Amino acid sequence: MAHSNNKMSTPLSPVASSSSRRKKSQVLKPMPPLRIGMVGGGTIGGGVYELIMGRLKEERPYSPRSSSKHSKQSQVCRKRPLWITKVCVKDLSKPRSFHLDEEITTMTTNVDSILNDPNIDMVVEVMGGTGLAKKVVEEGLMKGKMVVTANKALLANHLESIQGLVNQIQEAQDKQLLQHQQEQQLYMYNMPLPVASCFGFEAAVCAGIPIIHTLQTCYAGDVIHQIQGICNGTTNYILEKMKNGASMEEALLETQDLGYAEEDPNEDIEGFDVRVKICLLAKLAFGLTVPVQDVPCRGITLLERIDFEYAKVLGCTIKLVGTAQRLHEAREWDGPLSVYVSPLMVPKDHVLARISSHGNAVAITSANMGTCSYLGPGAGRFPTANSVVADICRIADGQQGPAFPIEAPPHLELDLDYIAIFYIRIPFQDGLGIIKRVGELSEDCGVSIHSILQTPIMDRMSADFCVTTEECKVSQVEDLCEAINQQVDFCRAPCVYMPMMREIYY
Ligand SMILES: NC(=O)c1ccc[n+]([C@@H]2O[C@H](COP(=O)([O-])OP(=O)(O)OC[C@H]3O[C@@H](n4cnc5c(N)ncnc54)[C@H](O)[C@@H]3O)[C@@H](O)[C@H]2O)c1
Ligand SMILES: N[C@@H](CCO)C(=O)O
Repeated sequence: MAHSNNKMSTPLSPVASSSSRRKKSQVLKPMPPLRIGMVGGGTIGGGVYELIMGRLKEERPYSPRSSSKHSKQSQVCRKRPLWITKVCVKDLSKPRSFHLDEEITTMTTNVDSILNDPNIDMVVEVMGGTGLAKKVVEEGLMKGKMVVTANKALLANHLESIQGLVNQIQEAQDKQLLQHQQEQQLYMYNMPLPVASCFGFEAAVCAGIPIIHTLQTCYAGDVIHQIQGICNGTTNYILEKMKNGASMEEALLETQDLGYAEEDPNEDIEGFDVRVKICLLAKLAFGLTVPVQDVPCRGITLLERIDFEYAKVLGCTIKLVGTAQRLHEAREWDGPLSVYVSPLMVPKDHVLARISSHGNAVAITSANMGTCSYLGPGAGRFPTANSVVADICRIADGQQGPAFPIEAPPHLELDLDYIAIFYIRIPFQDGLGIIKRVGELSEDCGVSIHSILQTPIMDRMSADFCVTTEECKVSQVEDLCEAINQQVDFCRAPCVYMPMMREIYY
């Protein structure tokens, strides 16, 4: 059928608008494939490989790849075919969970064969760790390649140097474009148009939830006050199981079988994984680089079944949450920036309380929008790979905005002695005057008690009561717990404390 008779063609289609005027030899050639070198061929690397090189063909009968005469050109990306031409792994003999297209892809154990290959346009780092991965990302950028990474630990721990590099490249590109525009006299004003970024890290936080892109683009005209996120699927899964009576050890084993947990599960249960993620979110929301090691971090290891019982009495459930907020003592949202990770008592009708299994969620409170929540799968092969592939496509299409779009206001300070209302559980052996003594120590520490709860004592040697406090600083609660542990004879184990979410702020 002649193109001019094709009623489906739009005026904008290059075929319809120009083919009739163009001689056969002038027909536009398809864009050459974007060549990708991927470092890491494990859970996520395998997923990325399948989405780009195979899964479309297998699962979608209408895939352009299967019907195209360019049978090797995956059309995951709108403008350019994507080819993964090299995959670097540690052990070549290890069986892979993806089907290798040997006509296009070679396997290697040498990252330099990717970094030094002039035919490779983009490096995708999905190996993890902060050693070799740092070299891969930084050298990739320095060698002028586009870079996509899923590596939260690398980013949070080396944010300054990676941001410096990305900014440097961006400035050089801006300069080049400005020069071009001036030479071509394209614009009256010397304002360079922003060049698309060459760097993406969507998968680094909350896996499948597009939270990085959202923060990079959608709050441009807004002011963010607070971010609270369930950013770790493993602990969310464990807490749900513990609430229903399972032990932490049993639940952790399940998450390991499901492939959600980190290689060292302490990263999950001690809250360290959430810590790097909330630092990245804080960077995008408030512009400040937060030193990861300084951020107060409490995991879920001290929690016991009784905490879930008291949570129920309080109309709450317990979630491990990363918080970054600019809450002022006067309850204004213009205070210093506080960042912390802790189990949190969340009212059971709050959106974060409803996140089940290995799900993740991020609630962002801002001046224009109130609170918006973003929910989705926070771990797993295809959700994470989807975010990696989204970065690849945005960068390949020239649509990736600046990686770190905002700078911190000049006087923004970091205050890690955060304020909240708190739940404190005091494990005790029964005796006279315990509550009175705890009351006196609270007064000494300047902590005002809001409520006292005690379920009927079943075992006099092993009981617990809890208090909730008025708003105070975490250092005051730490002092109080320390004083109780040291000075109250009946205290049988360290006190357990956690902040409580206060809906009044919303
Ligand atoms: N698994 C998830 O759900 C998830 C979610 C979000 C982000 N991430 C991030 O994605 C990245 C990859 O995670 P994964 O679960 O695929 O890990 P994985 O352990 O399954 O895979 C790692 C891969 O890297 C390769 N590798 C490791 N060291 C290497 C070396 N020195 N030289 C060459 N290759 C090497 C391994 O051979 C393996 O193929 C990590 O940064 C992780 O934090 C994972
Ligand atoms: N261990 C992490 C993987 C995703 O970063 C989690 O459970 O969320």
